[in-house]
Amino acid sequence: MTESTATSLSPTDSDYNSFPQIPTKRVLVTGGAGFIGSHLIDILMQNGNDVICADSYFSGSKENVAKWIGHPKFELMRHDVTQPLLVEVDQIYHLACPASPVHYQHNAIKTLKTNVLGTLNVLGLAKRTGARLLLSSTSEVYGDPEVHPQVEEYNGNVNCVGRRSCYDEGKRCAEALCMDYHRQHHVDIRIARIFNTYGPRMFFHDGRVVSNFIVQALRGESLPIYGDGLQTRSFCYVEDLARGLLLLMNCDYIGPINIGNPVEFTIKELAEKVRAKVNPKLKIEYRQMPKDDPKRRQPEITKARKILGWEPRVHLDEGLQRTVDDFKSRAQANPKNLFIMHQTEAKPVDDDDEAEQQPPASKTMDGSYGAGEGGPSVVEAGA
Ligand SMILES: O=c1ccn([C@@H]2O[C@H](COP(=O)(O)OP(=O)(O)O[C@H]3OC[C@@H](O)[C@H](O)[C@H]3O)[C@@H](O)[C@H]2O)c(=O)[nH]1
Repeated sequence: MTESTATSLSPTDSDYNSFPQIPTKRVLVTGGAGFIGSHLIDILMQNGNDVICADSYFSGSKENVAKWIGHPKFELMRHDVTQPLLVEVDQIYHLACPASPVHYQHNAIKTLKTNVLGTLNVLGLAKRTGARLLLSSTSEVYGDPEVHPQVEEYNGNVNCVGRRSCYDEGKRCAEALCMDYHRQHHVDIRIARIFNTYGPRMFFHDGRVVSNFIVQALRGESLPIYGDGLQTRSFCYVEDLARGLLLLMNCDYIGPINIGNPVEFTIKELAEKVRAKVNPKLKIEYRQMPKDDPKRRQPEITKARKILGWEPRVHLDEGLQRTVDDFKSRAQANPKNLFIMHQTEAKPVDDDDEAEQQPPASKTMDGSYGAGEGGPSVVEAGA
């Protein structure tokens, strides 16, 4: 493909996400119909790239990319990355993998296959085509960290036989594969360690804390805090995150870079913020803490600042407001959305292939939203 200067194509294009200095490319996004993938595709399309979106729809949705269907520079394919993919591209964003603990533990073996076989497949593709590959890794490679904030040089504290290991060890293996393909076969790789991300388009049944709090609040029900709520996370608005991925892909640095918002909050503080935005009268409900839940998490982003010139721009208050507004408008458009069941803990499945195409909590029901089957029990109630 001839490289040309990026042109604006989107009805929603803005200076915020325009990258006129980056030449356009043929880009594959695995997991492109997912939460982060679809926001990244918006920026890639706004900047004039040819985009192939590959998704198995396990934790993605066609709706997320519907506005690009029919665009001459956009192609959508149902594809599971555990199978090889033959396309000709210049860049590959490898995002395919369920990211919510509820979803990735639902079929742990499938999650491992996605991270290991899926990454091998896209590395093979990158090797054959000479494409640059960006792996979406995670802050979970640091496990329950003993170093705070987390610097890229920290090797982590992961329970390799725990319920989270399908994801955190899977991503650690994916990082190792990328580095070895780089050292052995000179594949051009980038590694983004993505910290907690939130924003519009999160599923109602996503199961992560921001969406759980917002959905419960919109239902007028109490907000479920696991543990004492003093554990911390640092929440990055999804558009900031997607912009960081684009800058990382187009820089020269090879090796992991943390992409996340360095402002740390307790989960209790997050609950207070959601309550203040939706309904200050809501109660808070304390539930059992899931095993191996990291106690503190905050990215050290000096590398991202220096190498990419990147840092988040959207404060949690502003980002939460946009996210609440998005959930409200989707709930208004289809009130059933608020009654989509989610599970707070994954139910194990015996046969790893049996549930491959089934997201863990996609059926709608009337009324029994909340802990769901097998969810943590309530140990204390009251605001
Ligand atoms: O309803 C809830 C959900 C979650 N929580 C708590 O809120 C904190 C954050 O939980 P989430 O499920 O949102 O996300 P986690 O931080 O556990 O994992 C995330 O880490 C970073 C990313 O790579 C992934 O998106 C995801 O694995 C945890 O301490 C969790 O126990 C609640 O208190 N209530």
